[in-house]
Amino acid sequence: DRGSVQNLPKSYDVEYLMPVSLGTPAQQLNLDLDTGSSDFWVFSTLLKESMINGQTLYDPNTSTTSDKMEGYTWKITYGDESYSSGDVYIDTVTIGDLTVSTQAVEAAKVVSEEFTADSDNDGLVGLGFGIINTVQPYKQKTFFEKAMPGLDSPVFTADLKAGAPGRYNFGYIDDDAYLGNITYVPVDSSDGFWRWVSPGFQVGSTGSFNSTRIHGIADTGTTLLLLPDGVCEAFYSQIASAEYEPSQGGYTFECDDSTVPDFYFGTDNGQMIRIPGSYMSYSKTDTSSQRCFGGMQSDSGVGFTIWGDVALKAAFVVFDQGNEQLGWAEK
Ligand SMILES: O=C(Cc1ccccc1)Nn1cnc2ccccc21
Repeated sequence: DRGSVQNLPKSYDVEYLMPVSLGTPAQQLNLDLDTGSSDFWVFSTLLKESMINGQTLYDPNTSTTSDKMEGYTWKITYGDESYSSGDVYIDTVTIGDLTVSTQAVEAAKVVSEEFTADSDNDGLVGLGFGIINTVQPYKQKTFFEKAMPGLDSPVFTADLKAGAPGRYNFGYIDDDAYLGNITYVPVDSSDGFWRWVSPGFQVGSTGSFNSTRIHGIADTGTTLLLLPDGVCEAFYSQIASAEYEPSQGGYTFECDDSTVPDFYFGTDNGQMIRIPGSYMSYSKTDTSSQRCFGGMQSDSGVGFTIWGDVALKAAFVVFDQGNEQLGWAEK
């Protein structure tokens, strides 16, 4: 079996949403595929009106295939302090023609203001590893873990693009979606993330390669690229107008600064992925100014590096759960 679904970036590529069908008859919601968490949760009719702001709601009561998991609950808090919680139903879920008939669908009763404010986002499909699923009394499998046994290959791939529709594929690798070879690196899933080690980085096409092991996670649910302080300093030192602005919460530079270099990160045996300098102008710091918030920021608040969308959209990425490895290719 296999599946394929288009993903659409929101403005500034802050997140990528994909259509998902839940229940019978099908209820279509736009969800955020998130490899940095492992709960499948949706805005639902269980929510208080004050927490809803245009989102499409999953209504378990109108689905003829939903079953409430009595006594089961969930509550999740993300690294940025946003949170949600609720009850659990079993129902059929289809993503890109791939159907899981008994998916644990976590129906939200409470969501934090960040989620309420994001009117396009109807919930998350967590595709980290199931050991960090928050459902009590017994944790539940991710959509991919439920689908995996029936797939042609135990992989899903992420092809995120800058300001354009991309694609998530399940169960196969589309050889027309990337250039050259895919380089695989081992994954340590013990803390539930797609954690891997990069051998180093390079600033600019003429810069030297800095051999330094960077431990981090591949996270489609994080917008930016969060790297160690030393790496950020090496990068921003090459941009004439760059400065660290505590009032803005990070590095900023003049949006039209022509000295923004490309950034390369190593994967394995000499392969590097090139992130174009243009991906590093994340967003205007405020309407009047001509300064942009950098797409690369420090990971010092997190404790490990996060290869978020700014990095992932420069590559074709294979999340190989069957072999616990990540594949990286240029595109
Ligand atoms: O939370 C984070 C990034 C983060 C920020 C600060 C410290 C540690 C980690 N990403 N993320 C991954 N999935 C998410 C889902 C919702 C909100 C943020 C999400």
